[in-house]
Order: sequence, then C-alpha cells, then structure tokens
Amino acid sequence: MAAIPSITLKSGFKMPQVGFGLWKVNDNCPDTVYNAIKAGYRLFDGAFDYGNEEAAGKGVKRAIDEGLVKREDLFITSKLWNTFHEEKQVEPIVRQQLKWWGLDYFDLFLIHFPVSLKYVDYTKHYPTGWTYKGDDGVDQGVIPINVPILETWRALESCVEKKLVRSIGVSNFQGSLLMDLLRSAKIPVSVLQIEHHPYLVQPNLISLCKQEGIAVTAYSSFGPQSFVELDWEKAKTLKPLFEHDLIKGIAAKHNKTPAQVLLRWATQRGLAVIPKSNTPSRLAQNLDVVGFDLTEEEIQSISKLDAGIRFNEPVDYLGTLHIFA
Ligand SMILES: NC(=O)C1=CN([C@@H]2O[C@H](COP(=O)(O)OP(=O)(O)OC[C@H]3O[C@@H](n4cnc5c(N)ncnc54)[C@H](OP(=O)(O)O)[C@@H]3O)[C@@H](O)[C@H]2O)C=CC1
Ligand SMILES: O=C1CO[C@H](CO)[C@@H](O)[C@@H]1O
Repeated sequence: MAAIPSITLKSGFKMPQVGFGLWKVNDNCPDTVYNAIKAGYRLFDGAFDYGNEEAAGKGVKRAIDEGLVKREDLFITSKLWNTFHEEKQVEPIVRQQLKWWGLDYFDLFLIHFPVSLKYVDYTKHYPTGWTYKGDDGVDQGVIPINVPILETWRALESCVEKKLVRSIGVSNFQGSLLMDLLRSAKIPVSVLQIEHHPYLVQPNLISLCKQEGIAVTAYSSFGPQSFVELDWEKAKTLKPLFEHDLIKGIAAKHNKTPAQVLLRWATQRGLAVIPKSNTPSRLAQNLDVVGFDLTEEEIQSISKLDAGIRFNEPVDYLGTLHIFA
C-alpha cells in the first residue's frame, strides 16, 4: 500500500492526507482507534461533540504504550463545540479535551461551526449537541449568543501561543465568512474542514482555499451514506453514491471499491479525507486511496454529479428548534 502523503500547513506543520473520522465511533472506540493505528492511520479527527475523546485517548495510549507509534507520529485533531465560543470558555475546554485524550497538545483545533451558542455545563450535559434538555427535562433547544467569530479565533490564537494547540482552523465556514476571518487572523487559518462529496463539490470555496494556502479536509466523503445511517430523510431521497453506475463503473475499471474511488477523487485533487468506519475491513480499505490514479476525464465526470446538496446544515436543525423565536 502506498505511503500516505502529507500536506504542509500554513503553520509549517505537516498533516497526513488521509485520516480516520471519529463521529459515531462509540462502541469499542478504544479498540477501533488502536486497530486503526495498527492498520496505518496516523490522523484522528475528533470533536467535543462526538462524546468519545476519553475513549479515543485510551486507544492512542495503548498504541503508544505498546510501542506501535510515538506521540509525534500522530496527528490529533479536535474541535470547539458551539457552546464554548466565548473567550473565557475556550482555553478551559481545550485543556479539558486534552485531558480526556491524555495529550499535552493538539495538532489541529477547529471551530466546529460558525454558530455561537450559550454555554452549557458539560459536566451535566455531555456531549452537549444541538438539542439538550434542561434540568426540568424540557428541550431547551440551543440559545444563540452574541459572540463574533473573531473573539473565538483570538482565544484559539492564545491557545497556540500557550502551545496547547499547534495549528488552528475552521469547519463549516463558507467563502465570505472565511474571507472576513482572513482579514483579521494573526495566526493563519491552516485548515478548512467541509462537507464534500460528488453531490456537494463547492469548487469556488476550494479554489479560494488553494489561493490562500489553506488545506481543505473533506468530510462525509460518501455523501448520503453517513446521513442515511442517521435516518435523515433528505439523504434517503438521493441515489447512494456506492450504487451509482458512474462510480461503480470507475471502481470496476480500477479494481477498487466505490468508496475508494470517492476518496481518491478527493485526494487526487489535493484534499485531505477522514472517512469513518466501524468495520475493520472497510477501515483498512479506506487507507488505500492514494496509490492509484483516476483519469482526468473520470475526475471531471464525478465532479459533474454536483447538485449543491448539503446534508449537514445547522439552519435546518436550528430552524426546527425555533431558537430565534
Ligand atoms: N466538521 C464537521 O462538522 C463534520 C466532521 N465530520 C468528520 O468526518 C468524518 C467522516 O464523515 P462521516 O459523515 O462520519 O462519514 P463517512 O462519509 O466517512 O461515511 C461513513 C459511513 O460510510 C460507511 N463506510 C465507511 N467506509 C466504507 C467502505 N469502504 N465501504 C462501504 N461503506 C463504508 C460507514 O459504515 P460503517 O461504519 O458501518 O463501516 C458509515 O455508514 C466523521 O467521522 C468526522 O470525523 C463529519 C461530519 C461533520
Ligand atoms: O461533526 C458533526 C457531524 O455533524 C453533526 C450534525 O451537524 C454534528 O453535530 C457533529 O458534530
């Protein structure tokens, strides 16, 4: 299997181009992380919101204790949840997340969504998520607060200065908001993590990042699949990419699986990917996505499936919760 290339970030640190996503990795998370390291994964994409940072840290610790890897061989990403955007909340929660992982620094820390919500006591409601119930058992929804992104960014810059975090970035930002942040960031935005699959290609946003030297990480690379798993109606209305004739045809030509073609379509265009799998054979297969090349024509034909369909849209859930009422 071909070695995983690295992307040099604006911070100067290197990020592996293929990593392992930790959302919905719940049962046996320590073993999954340990087995992923054994299979060759070096980047793990976590978040406060995934509720499994302590469990993931156990897998990392076991791999380090057994001498499979050293800390510096790994690239650990985590994210700031929406309820910690206030300046005073940022550093304490970064320190708490490091504690859960058993680490003294994160390689990368991202603002998870450009959505600032009222602080929730995570010792009572963990993970906080989009819907949490108050002590009275009533769904309080999520409460917006007036914290500009720059306040949160400054607090993350301070975490870099304190060496709690090596590189910082954002997730789920679109072009204009990213451009606004770039005007004021003192420490560069190293990474933008976005939903990206053939039904949501976002070519202009990716071009902007390329121009600015910001690495782009694609999440939900398999499109509907990740959301069908959650029973989201919108995802069920689209043809699963694994069953799409175009993707299946290209996969057969290269003797690869549709999943590998979808990941290669992204990596060959310079994006990083972070597929998640709870299935050991798929976990291994998703790492083998840099050692073959699609033709330019194949890449273009996959990109033409673009339908501008976004599954992970907070406005959908925020609207449902009537938080602005
Ligand atoms: N910044 C953000 O807001 C977000 C970040 N992310 C990050 O991106 C990661 C990946 O995205 P995510 O949405 O989880 O999902 P993926 O796009 O990685 O898809 C996961 C789904 O595909 C299945 N699958 C995985 N590999 C294969 C394969 N080779 N063949 C067939 N099926 C396969 C999995 O099943 P099974 O597990 O059963 O094998 C699961 O149902 C997340 O884990 C998270 O780290 C994701 C969403 C939002
Ligand atoms: O990263 C994630 C995947 O998407 C979910 C739904 O928006 C988020 O809650 C989660 O944090």
